[in-house]
Amino acid sequence: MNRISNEKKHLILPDAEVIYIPEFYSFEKERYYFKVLKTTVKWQQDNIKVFGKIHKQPRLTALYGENNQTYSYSNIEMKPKPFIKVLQEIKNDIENITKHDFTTVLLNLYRDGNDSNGWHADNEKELGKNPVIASLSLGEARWFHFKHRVISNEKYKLLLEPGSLLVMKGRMQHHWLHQIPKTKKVIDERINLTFRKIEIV
Ligand SMILES: O=C(O)CCC(=O)C(=O)O
Ligand SMILES: [Fe+2]
Repeated sequence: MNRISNEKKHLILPDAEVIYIPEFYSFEKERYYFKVLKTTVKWQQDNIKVFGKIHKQPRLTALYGENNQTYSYSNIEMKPKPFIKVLQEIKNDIENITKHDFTTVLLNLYRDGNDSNGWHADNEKELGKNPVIASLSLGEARWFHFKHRVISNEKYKLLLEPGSLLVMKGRMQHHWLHQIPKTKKVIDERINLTFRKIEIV
């Protein structure tokens, strides 16, 4: 597992802002958090409905939050578990660097290249108007694709490296879609944490 770049990227895009910090966590911290989260998080695999058919979601997930507010997406309603120490620690580090507060973290475990996250926007109403979403990557590097909903030549790929932090802000969730595509390469597991602010409705 190599660190591929140490280049911070700040993309000012039409209707969005994306910040990528490759070495948010050192190699040692990244390895430590990966191991702790892999074993202590209560991973679950939900069913999702795609074009009327029930499928297993192609990854494992978990939701932890500071309030009881449920979070619904793709016909799944998730009820948060109370924050655990390790997640609180990571949340504090991310709040310090982004200068934003988060209430909730959605975790994804991509077991191999067959696990994925299809095109979507994090535009659920619980997230408020222009949500700031901070996304930490641990384990295997995976490609993150994002494309504008209407401007067809506005499409980008970023390799999300272990220990990196990606921040999505501005009007991004209204105007852009993102995905983690499958890959045929034989790859290791990846854990992703997306910190969000879920308002009590
Ligand atoms: O795994 C990732 O980097 C993206 C996760 C994501 O988009 C989501 O959980 O909404
Ligand atoms: Fe997302």
